[in-house]
Amino acid sequence: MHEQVDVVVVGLGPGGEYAAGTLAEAGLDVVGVEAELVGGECPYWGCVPSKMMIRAGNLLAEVRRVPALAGDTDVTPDWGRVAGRIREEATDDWNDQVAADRLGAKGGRLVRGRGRLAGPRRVTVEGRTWEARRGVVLATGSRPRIPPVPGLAATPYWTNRDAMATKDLPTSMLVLGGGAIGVEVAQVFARFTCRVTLIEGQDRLLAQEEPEAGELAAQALRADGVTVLTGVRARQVSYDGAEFSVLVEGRADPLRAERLLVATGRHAEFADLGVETVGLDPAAGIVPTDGRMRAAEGLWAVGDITGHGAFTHVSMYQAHIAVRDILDRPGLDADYRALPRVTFTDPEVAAVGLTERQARNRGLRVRTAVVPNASSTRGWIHGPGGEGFIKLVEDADRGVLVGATSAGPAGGELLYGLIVAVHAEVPVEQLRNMIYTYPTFHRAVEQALAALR
Ligand SMILES: Cc1cc2nc3c(=O)[nH]c(=O)nc-3n(C[C@H](O)[C@H](O)[C@H](O)COP(=O)(O)OP(=O)(O)OC[C@H]3O[C@@H](n4cnc5c(N)ncnc54)[C@H](O)[C@@H]3O)c2cc1C
Ligand SMILES: NC(=O)c1ccc[n+]([C@@H]2O[C@H](COP(=O)([O-])OP(=O)(O)OC[C@H]3O[C@@H](n4cnc5c(N)ncnc54)[C@H](O)[C@@H]3O)[C@@H](O)[C@H]2O)c1
Repeated sequence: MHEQVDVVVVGLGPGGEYAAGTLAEAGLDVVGVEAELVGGECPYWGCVPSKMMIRAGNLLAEVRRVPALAGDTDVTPDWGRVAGRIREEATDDWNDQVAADRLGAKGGRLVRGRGRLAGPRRVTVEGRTWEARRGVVLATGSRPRIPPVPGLAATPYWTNRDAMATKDLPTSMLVLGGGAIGVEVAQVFARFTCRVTLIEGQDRLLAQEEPEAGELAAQALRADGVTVLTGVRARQVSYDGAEFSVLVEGRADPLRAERLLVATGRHAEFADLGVETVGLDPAAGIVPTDGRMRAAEGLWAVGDITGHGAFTHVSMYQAHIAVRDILDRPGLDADYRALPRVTFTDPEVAAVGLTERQARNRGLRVRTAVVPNASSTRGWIHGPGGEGFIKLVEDADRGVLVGATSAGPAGGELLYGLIVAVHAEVPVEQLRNMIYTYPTFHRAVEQALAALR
């Protein structure tokens, strides 16, 4: 006999946990299936512990700026405080009881194990089968993509999970990949005195963002003592029990370090998810969805698995839309034109919408402007640590911004106004006629609007 419920949610990361809890609160009979920890990657091995590290690293960097502006300091970095806070305040030592209880309190039922689709509206977990009257929400997230570099698989390389959980800061570390994870972790570890070398295959860091953003991130990392190698790919990896050796293109001598962090992207895992049983292609790499997050009859998908950006805010946004659709409530379709993202380096690199290149590739008549933070009074006053810029991308025919980058000490917070501008298609003429508070970092936006060419 199969057990009947209203909804089965497979995977309880940020999107799945939100969907399961909200649907249960709405009175539906909900089963949430989770193979590891309720909450997923973000609270235990992703956003939250990494941002705790970054907060600590930024404090050290600010203290190191004191002599230039305010006096003398004497600080001894202690990784133990960071590791302790991650254990006690962030992850509860990687125990999800609080999150499990939270789902229970909302009326949802937690089933621990690996879920598999077994046809429309049907999920099996280790021999038990549930029939979902309304349907299934697939929210199984992503895992690290490990590149096929010869020798790598046989070594005890680190992924984000090891880096987030380490109690001991290595004395030296190689980082493979200069995307969000690579640059954030490289900077923090370097600020805690680890000797870091970062190896990026493309010709710049944060390659999906504006070239100016990659350049700024590289300058910031180098200022923190990180050796940044771009346009370089690893050819061979080995480990001798104490040290990793990585042979890279264009260098005869291998790079050596105590640890190797692999941060070369993430991908969804389809090996045993049963998506073919509902007519989806497991080789597609993502689950395609419509504007209401529907993927097939009686199936919704949310989060990293949909390929719309591996961010917690995307997963929760999509989960909100899927929940509304499941509950038959009206609302707008998913809209990714103003997709925001922030890489939490210091300076923060924040962006929304299209880059200049993406806008040009779409055939738009583009006007752009780049204004350094230091050209605003606040940026100049800030001094050390105030590096950054505002870049705007305008669709000149429509007179609206289609993309923007805000890089600087509060780049992620400053992005908010630019998200509104791109999302609501506020005419550039209107933006030029707003009053910009003096002296704030966001006054550089006013200058950039005036400089659009
Ligand atoms: C180091 C790091 C830092 C990050 N920092 C940020 C940040 O600052 N801001 C941001 O927005 N994003 C950040 N991210 C990305 C963010 O963590 C992810 O985008 C987000 O967690 C994805 O949510 P999700 O709902 O798709 O699922 P996930 O969080 O990936 O969770 C999926 C869950 O499904 C479970 N699961 C998988 N398969 C099955 C199955 N068959 N049956 C049952 N359960 C299953 C998994 O165990 C997991 O718990 C970061 C990621 C990393 C790695
Ligand atoms: N602040 C945030 O929001 C945040 C922080 C961390 C992670 N994330 C999310 O997690 C995802 C995964 O992060 P990530 O940094 O692993 O991936 P990423 O896709 O952002 O970057 C991976 C980088 O590795 C490089 N690379 C790939 N193979 C390589 C090789 N063999 N040698 C050298 N370089 C190689 C790629 O060129 C790319 O620049 C991100 O895309 C992001 O969506 C978000």
